[in-house]
Amino acid sequence: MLKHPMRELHVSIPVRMDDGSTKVFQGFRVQYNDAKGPAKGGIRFHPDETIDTVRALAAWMTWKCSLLDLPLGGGKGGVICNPKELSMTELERLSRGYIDRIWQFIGPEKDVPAPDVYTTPQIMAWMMDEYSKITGKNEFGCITGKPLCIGGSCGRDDATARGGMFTIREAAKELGIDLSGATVAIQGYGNAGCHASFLCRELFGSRVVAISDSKGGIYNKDGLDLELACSVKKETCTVVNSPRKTTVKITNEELLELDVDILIVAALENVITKENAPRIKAKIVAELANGPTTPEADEILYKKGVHVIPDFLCNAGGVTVSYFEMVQNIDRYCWDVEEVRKRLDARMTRAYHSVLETSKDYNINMRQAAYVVAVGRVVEAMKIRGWIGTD
Ligand SMILES: NC(=O)C1=CN([C@@H]2O[C@H](COP(=O)(O)OP(=O)(O)OC[C@H]3O[C@@H](n4cnc5c(N)ncnc54)[C@H](O)[C@@H]3O)[C@@H](O)[C@H]2O)C=CC1
Ligand SMILES: O=C(O)CCC(=O)C(=O)O
Repeated sequence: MLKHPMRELHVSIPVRMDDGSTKVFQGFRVQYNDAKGPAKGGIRFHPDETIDTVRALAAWMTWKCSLLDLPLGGGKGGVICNPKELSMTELERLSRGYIDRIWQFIGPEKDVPAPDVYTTPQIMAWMMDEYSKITGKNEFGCITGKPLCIGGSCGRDDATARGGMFTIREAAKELGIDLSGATVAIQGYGNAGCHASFLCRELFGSRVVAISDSKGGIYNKDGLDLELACSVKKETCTVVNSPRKTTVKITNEELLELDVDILIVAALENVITKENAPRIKAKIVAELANGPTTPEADEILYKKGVHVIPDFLCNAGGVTVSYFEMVQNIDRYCWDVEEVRKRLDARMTRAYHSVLETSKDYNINMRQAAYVVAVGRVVEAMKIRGWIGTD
């Protein structure tokens, strides 16, 4: 049952382009397992999207929701496209077209999508609107990560990064690392990575010395001017164009191997491999991205004594606040941001310690321990529902 997705849908989405032509995009939605509740997970718009990636991401969502003890299963969606090459009107038609193809398959009680790589609150708004038009009623709860004015939750914007910060804080306590003045390198400067850079400074007083995006990275050993990097990224779509007076250019590969206390990986899969793992110098690797470390690299990091906070623990803040958004949508009530952050902290801290204790009890690494906790709960739900035998 756990080796394969429970259900998957492949769709073709015809989109009228601005020049009058029609282009057909391929999309997917995978519901990996919903024994513990409606499937939950983001939608990616990426030129290299594949069904295999979406399947893997849907499986990780299953373990993530279970590890955080959310009453949800795991799913994920994707569309093969390059949103950077689409106009806003084409992007809107594609977003609505995707929902036109999958709407029977999703819904507040079945499967609730959210943003992921290259999808935004605006895209969630179009998708929610399309679903509501088709079903004939305002269905705010059919999607999370929406803008605040249409049922989004306070604190969802930085939830993935903030949740990761709570796990870094607990890891630093465990390892006896003083985070004030600690050095940080961050790969990926989108929703997860950009918020993480500011939060490292704000919550811990740490020094972010390197950041990167798909075009490359920048480095300053004394700490980067984050406001400047952020505005350069907004204006030119990459941090690489930051003024050379205060920064040097580095590659994404070089960033991973910097001599820093904390390495935050917040871009895509398979970036820490058996080739570069022996050269990773960070004491803590915080996986805000999904699947950034290959299994071989994981083993190498464990043997080197690097404390890896595994993806489906470290980046679970996003789905946790998405769950809070679903709860608020059901009640038609809006919690303030302090309430959201307090509840997020409590859940992330509890999950971190359940993984840490399991890793000590069984003498296994943090990722294996996270699987022990998460898979166990899914199996328990499947047994109790009678999907599988109880022996
Ligand atoms: N947004 C969310 O709520 C959550 C996101 N994640 C994961 O976090 C990671 C990043 O997602 P978001 O920040 O939401 O996406 P995003 O679309 O906001 O940003 C992605 C960033 O990664 C950079 N990037 C893309 N390819 C790269 C490469 N080859 N090397 C270096 N940088 C590259 C992009 O330039 C961009 O800065 C993904 O693995 C995603 O699945 C995980 C949990 C929740
Ligand atoms: O907010 C959500 O529901 C899911 C976010 C997501 O796709 C992820 O955690 O990887």
